[in-house]
Amino acid sequence: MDIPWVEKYRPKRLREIVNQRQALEKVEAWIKQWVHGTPKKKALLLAGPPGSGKTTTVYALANEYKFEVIELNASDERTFEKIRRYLDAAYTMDIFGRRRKLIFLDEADNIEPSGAHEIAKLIDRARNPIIMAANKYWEVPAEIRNKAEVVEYKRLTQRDIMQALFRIIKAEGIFVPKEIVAEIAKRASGDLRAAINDLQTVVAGGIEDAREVLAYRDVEKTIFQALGLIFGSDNAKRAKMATWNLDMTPDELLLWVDENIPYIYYKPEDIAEAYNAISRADIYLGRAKRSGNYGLWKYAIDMMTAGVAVSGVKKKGFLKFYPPKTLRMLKDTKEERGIRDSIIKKIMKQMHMSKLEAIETMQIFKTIFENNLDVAAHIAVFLDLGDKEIEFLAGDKEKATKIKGKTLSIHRKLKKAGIEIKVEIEGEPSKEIEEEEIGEEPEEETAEAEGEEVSEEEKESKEIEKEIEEAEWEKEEKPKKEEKIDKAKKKGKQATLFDFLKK
Ligand SMILES: Nc1ncnc2c1ncn2[C@@H]1O[C@H](COP(=O)(O)OP(=O)(O)OP(=O)(O)O)[C@@H](O)[C@H]1O
Repeated sequence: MDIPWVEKYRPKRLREIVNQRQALEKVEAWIKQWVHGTPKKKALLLAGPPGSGKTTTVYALANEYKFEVIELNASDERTFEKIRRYLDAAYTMDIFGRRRKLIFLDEADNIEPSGAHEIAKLIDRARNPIIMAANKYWEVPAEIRNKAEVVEYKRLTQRDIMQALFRIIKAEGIFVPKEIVAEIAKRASGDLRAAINDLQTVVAGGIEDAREVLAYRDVEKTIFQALGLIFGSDNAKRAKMATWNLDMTPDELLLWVDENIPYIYYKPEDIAEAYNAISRADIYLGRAKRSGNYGLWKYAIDMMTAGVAVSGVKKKGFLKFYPPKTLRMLKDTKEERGIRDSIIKKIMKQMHMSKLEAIETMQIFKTIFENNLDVAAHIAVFLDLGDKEIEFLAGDKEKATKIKGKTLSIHRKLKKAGIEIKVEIEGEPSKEIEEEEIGEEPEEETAEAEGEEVSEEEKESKEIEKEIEEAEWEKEEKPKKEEKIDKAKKKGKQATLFDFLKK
């Protein structure tokens, strides 16, 4: 497979980085202080828009000044442990002539208030350079922002992007018309990574179709347009465009394609071939889910789009498409999309995620809702999910009822601790939790919910157990939880899902 050009052409030297002169001067001055001693500010915070060269700077800097980069992600909960280990190990390693370590902490705008304090302590202790990067500088906790020297990265201009694209075009020895390069640069809105990816796609698909390719990128597609691209011709390239700007995960698209195959082909052997393509897509999706290697999605998408498009002779003219049966249980697609969108919005709001991240996270939540009702209930409370939303994620009425039962007992505990979780999304007021509802016993915790007979004695002993459990919680967990929430409030942030599940 071709190496992605964003990696192949990532500048190795600082002077190859386009239009960030002021930032680079600051960065170099700071690293020179490390080479000769310890600077006043032991950490740097590179702040600026995506694809403007922050990560590239860290690696080019390390290359030129002979550091080994230890890259950590701020949203990884084991990060502090790792930083601590590397900080302690750094000098011992030097003795053996190894490269000195430079710690790179990406996504510093995702650090939790509790983690910020840990990182601030580590910066104080650091004997090695620490560089952090963030898109949203103002969301980096003040405690660590104040300990770092802030270096601002500019949004790259269309000109800068064109210059970088032409460098790649030259190195590849290919021809791409100037107006197409200009169009790609314009659409990238300052993100060189996006522009390089678009250039590679356009070149791979053939320059003659470039305009069409670029136009498709922009328009948000409906599933019906996407199916039209897959089933409407036997052109693999067109079929692959089906997923661009389609607000749907590959597993959902697979369901739609699967449902419609029998209506599109004439011959049984062609139907079989199309099913063969999506069964392979399904294998890749399964592997991606199990291994967490979402790079495999690409192959799944190729199989369910191009693979299906080239399978046999299809009907011509107007094609009517049908929604998958599994989704039809939610009455109609409009309602189902509304539910899905509201879950995505809640994830985006509560977990500070982009839409794409939220869609991926929702997929993970679906698996949790199908398999672990306890964790599902915590997530449901954290996201302030309504009944329909819980049902959508659980994919099954019975499971949804059990999860709802469990959420009642969590709400009760939270209410006792004086915690209220509301997620308000645009145009939709948060679901209020009724007083009486909180007072009710959770259905799922009794065997009645399972359809079994329960004796009075069993009921009583369950109630006693619950009271003991609650008394223990009041004594031990509640003060800890309250302290956490207080701290979070002080930092002006809400508790995170991670904190919430840890409870
Ligand atoms: N100023 C630049 N000069 C040259 N190449 C750049 C520049 N900015 C970005 N690139 C290219 O774009 C790609 C992405 O850049 P990089 O990873 O440095 O972005 P970033 O600022 O760290 O973005 P993010 O915040 O999304 O991580 C790199 O592979 C590099 O080739």
